[in-house]
Amino acid sequence: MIVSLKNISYRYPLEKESVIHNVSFSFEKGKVYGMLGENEAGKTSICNIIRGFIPNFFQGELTGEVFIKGKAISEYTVGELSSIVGYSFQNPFTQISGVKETVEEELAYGMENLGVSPEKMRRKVDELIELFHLQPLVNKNPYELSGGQKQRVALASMLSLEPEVVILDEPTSQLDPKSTEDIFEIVQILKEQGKTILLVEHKVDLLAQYCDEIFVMQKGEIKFSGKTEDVLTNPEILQFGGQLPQATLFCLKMQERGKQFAKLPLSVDEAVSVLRNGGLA
Ligand SMILES: Nc1ncnc2c1ncn2[C@@H]1O[C@H](COP(=O)(O)OP(=O)(O)OP(=O)(O)O)[C@@H](O)[C@H]1O
Repeated sequence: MIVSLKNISYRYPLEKESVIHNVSFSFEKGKVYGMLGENEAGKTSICNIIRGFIPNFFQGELTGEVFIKGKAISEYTVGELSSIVGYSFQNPFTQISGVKETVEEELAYGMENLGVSPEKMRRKVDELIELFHLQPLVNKNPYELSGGQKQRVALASMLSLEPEVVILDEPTSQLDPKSTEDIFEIVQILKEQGKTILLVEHKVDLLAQYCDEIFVMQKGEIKFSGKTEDVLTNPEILQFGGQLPQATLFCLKMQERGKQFAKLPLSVDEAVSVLRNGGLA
């Protein structure tokens, strides 16, 4: 397991109540995990625990154990951790370094800080420009970009350090449908590269399409976890802050009106094929 959390509970400094309660899960290398849950469920806190930001920056009270690649997270330096676990924020604005004047320089910034050789840096920057379609933007100031462009640059910068685990915390919450599609294209590429990905995202239809497994969190606890096709077709998740894909919801409504399904479908294509077969396939 590349990431393991065992019985994690956490209380922020100066707060009376814990916000994470006895959470345990593991990530298998190369799989894509989706995390769903209403606001304040504790999703970002969990991300911050996996990347060591809690307790390195937010102290408070953390109990339980976190292992990254089989080693206790406390045995890694901050630098070592940041090159294994990459994290992308909800708001790309906060992720732009603010000290570089062009997109190209921004892409090299993280590598510069880690002392990567100029040749390797050049190769990596070129690769990222190509992968993220950034050619038209290379000489622009990162602050002059649109939200979607900023998010692409922020993601590319994070990936310059070649993390094995990639955490995307609501990467599309401020993006229009086209930019959202661009980000998910990148998720697909990362998936093909064998990265282990945690995707915190409210767009459940996209989670259904890309994730191997899903967690549903509520009030600091994991209420459901398992294979995407099992969790996202389980109407019980609706009572715990989870959502169902549109096609699943549609078939659930039909089921409530008497149509029978052996198993609720996860996507529109699946729904069409099940309905063509009369519903019970
Ligand atoms: N720095 C902090 N200090 C104190 N409490 C915090 C801090 N950050 C988050 N919290 C609290 O921890 C709880 C979980 O917040 P968290 O941001 O992890 O949830 P979330 O599921 O990511 O929410 P959202 O979807 O709104 O981003 C909330 O009650 C929040 O108010």
